[in-house]
Amino acid sequence: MSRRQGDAVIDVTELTVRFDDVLALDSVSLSVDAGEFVTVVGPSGCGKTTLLRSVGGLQSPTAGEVRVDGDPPESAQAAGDLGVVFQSHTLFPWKTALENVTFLRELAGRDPDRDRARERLVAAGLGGAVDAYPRELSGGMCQRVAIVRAMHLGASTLLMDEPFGELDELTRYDMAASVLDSWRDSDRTVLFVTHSVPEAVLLGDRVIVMADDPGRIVDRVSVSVPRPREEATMDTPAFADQVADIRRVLRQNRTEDTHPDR
Ligand SMILES: Nc1ncnc2c1ncn2[C@@H]1O[C@H](COP(=O)(O)OP(=O)(O)OP(=O)(O)O)[C@@H](O)[C@H]1O
Repeated sequence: MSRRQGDAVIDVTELTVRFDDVLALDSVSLSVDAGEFVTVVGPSGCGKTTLLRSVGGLQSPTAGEVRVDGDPPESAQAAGDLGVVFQSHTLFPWKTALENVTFLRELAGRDPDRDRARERLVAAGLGGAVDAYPRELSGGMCQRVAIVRAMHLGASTLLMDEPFGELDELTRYDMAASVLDSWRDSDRTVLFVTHSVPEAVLLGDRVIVMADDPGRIVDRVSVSVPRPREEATMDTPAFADQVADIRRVLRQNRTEDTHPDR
């Protein structure tokens, strides 16, 4: 399907998801345009993963509706138009790193393009791990393979849930830069969940700010920091101001700490 910049690709309308007595999402509406990079921040348990899983067709709504390219998300998923990276990597244990990266393309009926897959792994610092199995790799390396796999799939929409959670700080920045490069070179739409406000501002065109109990959107911030953004961008006053503004919104909406484990 051909898209134009500005067309809504992800449309979430009054989405409510309830798990027994937990209102994980309370009437959440969100529209993401073609080519947009939207980041989602919020406290633990505010429904970020539930939102992403709903957009990925992995969680049924209690009420409301999700559309991807105008269709239920399951259609986009089946057509290989949705790439998904979760907090834990979900690699196939019986396949090597390279085979993991090419396999989703094969499943989607596309040329596996092993040469390009190998290049991507090398660029992600995994040149020595191309033929290794997940059990031979660290958690962070597996996570990087999963990110490379999602980018190699070539899906027009990418859903990423804390994809850098297991990475050390420098690798985290390197992977963020490579996701940004790959996004800039394509017309890909990205919905990206993170706990890190600086990461949300570094990556996003817009930052969706959520609060918990019940899970809901409390602010939508257009990021005014110009692109291209790189490591040094994080040292600029404009960047610091935007991060501070979002942290203020998070603090204002923080629920009273009634849970001893929080
Ligand atoms: N399958 C489930 N069954 C019951 N409760 C669930 C289920 N999935 C999520 N929840 C609850 O729904 C709420 C939102 O969870 P969710 O994982 O979406 O939050 P989150 O913002 O992604 O959290 P985190 O940042 O810690 O990953 C939480 O209270 C969680 O305990």
